[in-house]
Amino acid sequence: MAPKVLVSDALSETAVQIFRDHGIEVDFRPELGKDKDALIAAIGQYDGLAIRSATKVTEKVLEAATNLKVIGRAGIGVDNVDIHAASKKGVIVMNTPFGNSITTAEHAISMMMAVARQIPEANASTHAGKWEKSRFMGVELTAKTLGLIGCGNIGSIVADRAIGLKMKVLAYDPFLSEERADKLGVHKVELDELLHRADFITLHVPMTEKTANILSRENLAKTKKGVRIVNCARGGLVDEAALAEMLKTGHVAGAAFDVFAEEPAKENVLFNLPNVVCTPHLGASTTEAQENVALQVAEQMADYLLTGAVTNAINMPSITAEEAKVMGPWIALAGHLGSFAGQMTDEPIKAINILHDGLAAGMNIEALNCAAIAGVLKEANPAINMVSAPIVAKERGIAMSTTTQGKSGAFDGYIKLTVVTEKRERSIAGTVFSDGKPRFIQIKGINIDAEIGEHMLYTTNKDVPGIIGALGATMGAHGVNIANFTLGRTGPGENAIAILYLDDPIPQVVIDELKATGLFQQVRPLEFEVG
Ligand SMILES: NC(=O)C1=CN([C@@H]2O[C@H](COP(=O)(O)OP(=O)(O)OC[C@H]3O[C@@H](n4cnc5c(N)ncnc54)[C@H](O)[C@@H]3O)[C@@H](O)[C@H]2O)C=CC1
Ligand SMILES: O=C(O)C(=O)COP(=O)(O)O
Repeated sequence: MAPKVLVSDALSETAVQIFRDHGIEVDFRPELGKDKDALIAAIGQYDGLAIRSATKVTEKVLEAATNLKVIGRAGIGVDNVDIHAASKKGVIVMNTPFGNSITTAEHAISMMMAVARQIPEANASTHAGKWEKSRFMGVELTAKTLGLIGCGNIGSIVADRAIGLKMKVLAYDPFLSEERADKLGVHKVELDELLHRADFITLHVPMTEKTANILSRENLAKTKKGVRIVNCARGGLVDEAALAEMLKTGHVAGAAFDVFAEEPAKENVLFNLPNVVCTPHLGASTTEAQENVALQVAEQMADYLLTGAVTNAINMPSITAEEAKVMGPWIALAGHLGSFAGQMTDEPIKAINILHDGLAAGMNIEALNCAAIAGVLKEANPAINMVSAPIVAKERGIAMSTTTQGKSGAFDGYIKLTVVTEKRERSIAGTVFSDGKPRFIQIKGINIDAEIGEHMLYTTNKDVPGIIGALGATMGAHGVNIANFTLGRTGPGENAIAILYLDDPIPQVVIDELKATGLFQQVRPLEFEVG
């Protein structure tokens, strides 16, 4: 069945066309972004959700999103998505990190110019026939100091344009290297220095726990008298009430805000103050940017839904379409190894250690690890997938370790998974043969060549005569057909394992009878999802 996508925000129609071109069913319902209850009522039938900033993807929405696999943000900020809740549910969240950055930087520059010359008020006054030439005295930008809070994609473009306007640019960004700052022609400073020196301050940080209220009342008080503040990043980065007071006292000479603590902003303390320029979150609203982000998000979501390729995901390592093709069987293998260990483990897991050898070590290890962990944890909760597994493992206090090594044995590469509990360590290794089929190659240190079947029975025993007879007789007595089997042992009379492949899940009575023979240390039915 074709995947279904809901567009619940005002994305360019290009997105709709791209989904359709990929054979994806799409409903374009931008009104749902503004109607939480209607969104909750509708979301259950969709595999994908494409949004901008109006749609709030809360835990409640995600609870109702029983089929959802991917949320695509046609834009940059994902603060309107509960990423933690999405991850826990196994829903990938992607954005388009560059598609609207030039447009947003241009908006910040426009806002800076508008506030420097009071253009909106002058415009309104002129339209009203007042011709108040002497009322609107502005300031020049040339030779003024611009302080950037955040110098990532958008901040750097703003810096470039501001340098073109002959401004001096300071940047406060703990993650900006000195080399990058030099290359951009900006001077990297601490926040206090920026606050003391800047004539204009623009914000270009994401909204996070750390950046929230970064221009607090206290920090605003450290600014230079006559400063002008531009916020085209996110509402909530600036204490709006404190700013309003400082505008009234004249300490702050002007402010230009595109974003507000509460949106849509129908009321705000900054509204109707002199020399405050406001736009309704228009930073990304140009034809070019909206085409870019719509096209990109639709391609990314379609790729994921149709091929498993992961691009620009916030909560999952990226997997290119090429990788998805090559790695498909390896991801399946990692999942099967995890699933084997998960089905064998009845006690709390303390650690999961994963070794990648040869070919596997050269792959996207993070993705393989996510698949392996998901396999382990799925036993306890089938809803866990590659996205949610690392979070769930962390929440459960499971320590993770990964080792990589060059080709060390007979196989071009293999993955070995070890699950550590209070009582024991359990290891299983597997590889993918040239036929593209994942196989288990070592269990409990015993070499084996076992394809992965849907219904399997795993037994361990001492290598003594009569084992195969006992298995065959018990199965036969209950009409259970053995499709195939494979054996392994450390040596004659030593530890041995048997894997039987069955057409159907094995009845409990057969397991009980096999256990009652006293011949086996372990008798475990194993079920695998084979594609
Ligand atoms: N008004 C609008 O329509 C739009 C607003 N935005 C907003 O702009 C924000 C920035 O976008 P990009 O530049 O593309 O993101 P980015 O990730 O490229 O840059 C953000 C920068 O902030 C820095 N940063 C992080 N924490 C910081 C902290 N505590 N103090 C100082 N710097 C810190 C990072 O190191 C990074 O360099 C987005 O997160 C979004 O919220 C983006 C597009 C449109
Ligand atoms: O990309 C971003 O972060 C934006 O804030 C743009 O928001 P929008 O898509 O215009 O609602």
